[in-house]
Amino acid sequence: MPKYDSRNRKALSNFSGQHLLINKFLIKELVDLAQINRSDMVIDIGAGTGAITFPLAEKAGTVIAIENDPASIQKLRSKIKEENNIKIRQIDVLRYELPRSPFCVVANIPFSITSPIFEKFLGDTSVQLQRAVFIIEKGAAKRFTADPMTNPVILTWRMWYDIRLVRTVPSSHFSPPPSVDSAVVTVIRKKNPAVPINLRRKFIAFASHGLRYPRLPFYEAMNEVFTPPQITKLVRELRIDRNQPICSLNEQQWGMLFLAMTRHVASYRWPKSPKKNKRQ
Ligand SMILES: C[S@@+](CC[C@H](N)C(=O)[O-])C[C@H]1O[C@@H](n2cnc3c(N)ncnc32)[C@H](O)[C@@H]1O
Repeated sequence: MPKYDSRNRKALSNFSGQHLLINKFLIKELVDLAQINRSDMVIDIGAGTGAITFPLAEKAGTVIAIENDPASIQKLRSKIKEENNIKIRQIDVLRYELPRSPFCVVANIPFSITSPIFEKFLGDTSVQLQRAVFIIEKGAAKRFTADPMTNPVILTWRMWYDIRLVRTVPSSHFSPPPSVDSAVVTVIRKKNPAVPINLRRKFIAFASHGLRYPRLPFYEAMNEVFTPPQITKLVRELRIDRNQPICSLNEQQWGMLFLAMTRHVASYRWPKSPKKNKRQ
């Protein structure tokens, strides 16, 4: 996952990443995939001059268009008629305070801050994101949907959201064309996540410990948390091989493992939360 330095946020945010969408069929596809209707509040992250904002506004209850480039904001405002359901916010999306009520996202985001955007929208228990359709760099889309999953941050997003790579998008759909391939990714909040959302912080500590060496055999990766008899029982319940790499577990198995820890392991043995990594 690309590292993001919060101290350089201003510098990164000033990198415009303005690859505007010019394919109307793709824009319609994004709005259709998100299944937007009049009861939805939808955020367009990096609205640019409104390529997605306006088609969204035809379907949604409210559209919040977030953009930090003053010139784009000016163009966006000039296109808006008096009566409308579009709220424009001129702000760095990473500083924007998200709505307290449920909302969706449809956006062609600035690629340079993809991971910080995902962490902001998918990585916070208080955030009410229900579903989203993103255009992101194809490499990031592959990392976020990878199997086996070796990254505890991405695994934690996936515990509460289904992330799917729908398809790749050719550069010719943008102006100017980006130098990297892009992809459409859908994100849907899970109705029945394996772990309750209030345990998210404890889960990420557990996943970070478990995936410290992602290729470690299961029994070795977990031997500081569970006793040997508990590991034998877990291997049976999870229907896994004790020698299989810990990174090969799916989200359901991670959930079962984590809940087994909360029920059967004294809390002093639970992995501690990693110190906040300012460079995440
Ligand atoms: C890939 S363009 C997409 C523009 C438009 N949505 C489209 O599809 O044509 C990304 C947009 O995000 C804006 N942007 C870049 N960094 C931003 C940030 N930190 N906060 C808000 N907007 C940002 C850029 O100015 C640019 O307009």
